[in-house]
Amino acid sequence: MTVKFFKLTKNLSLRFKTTMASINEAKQIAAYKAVDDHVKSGQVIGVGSGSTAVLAAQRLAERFKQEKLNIRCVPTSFQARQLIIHHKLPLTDLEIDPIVDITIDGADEVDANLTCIKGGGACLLQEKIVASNSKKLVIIADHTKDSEKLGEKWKKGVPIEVVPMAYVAIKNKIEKTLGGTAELRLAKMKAGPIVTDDGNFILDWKDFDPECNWEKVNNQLLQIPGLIETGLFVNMAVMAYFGMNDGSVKVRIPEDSKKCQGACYV
Ligand SMILES: O=C(CO)[C@H](O)[C@H](O)COP(=O)(O)O
Repeated sequence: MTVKFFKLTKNLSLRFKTTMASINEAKQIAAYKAVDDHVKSGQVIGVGSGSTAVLAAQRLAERFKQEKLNIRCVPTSFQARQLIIHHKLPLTDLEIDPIVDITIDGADEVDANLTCIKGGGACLLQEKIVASNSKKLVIIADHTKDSEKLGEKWKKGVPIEVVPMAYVAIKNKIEKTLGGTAELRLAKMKAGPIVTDDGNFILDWKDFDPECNWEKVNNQLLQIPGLIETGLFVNMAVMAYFGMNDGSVKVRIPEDSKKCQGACYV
């Protein structure tokens, strides 16, 4: 496994020497380092979704102002669009900029090959579209997301976006052919299911076989009519940045790095 550790040289690191970094601090050091390492003037940037991506957008905005960067930002969700607007970053989209230089996004779990589970925030469809049109996908996360095998750490299942009228049929098909259980994700402050940015439902597929071949499973799932997209990001991420407890950042590339072509379809 290729792993590198970086110590922060900023003020934050002084605090980390004496106290354990909180999860939020761990997210922040990973997000800041990824933005500092990868973002350059002249790029089109995919802005990820979730709480770690909020911190990356924050750092992106700082650098945009301080360095007068010439960048354009493609959102991966409603939330990401709001972040771009809030920070007064230049907003673009895939219609204007169909090739993204780099997308920096969070993940719910990342295995040894950088296969990721994404969609904990239900934004997986646009996240995958933007990532698949990016030259590079870089994942940012705290150390609790770093695992050998998917399902080891993330217990909420693989999010799967489905057309609402087909959710029972798809649930039954997944459970019959791949085992486990696929549960309709319910909203917290609304009666009934959560509805994604694109008007669909989410099934969270749990108790899957942790030894399965994720590429095969992903392709199998994508054959089901009405199943729009999965939260399985296979052979897409080129690098993952994990904020650690001691204030360092662990950078991983896929174990089988020959297989990873960065963005799959560009
Ligand atoms: O895939 C996502 C949203 O659909 C997020 O990137 C993922 O859920 C991680 O979120 P957080 O950074 O809040 O832990």
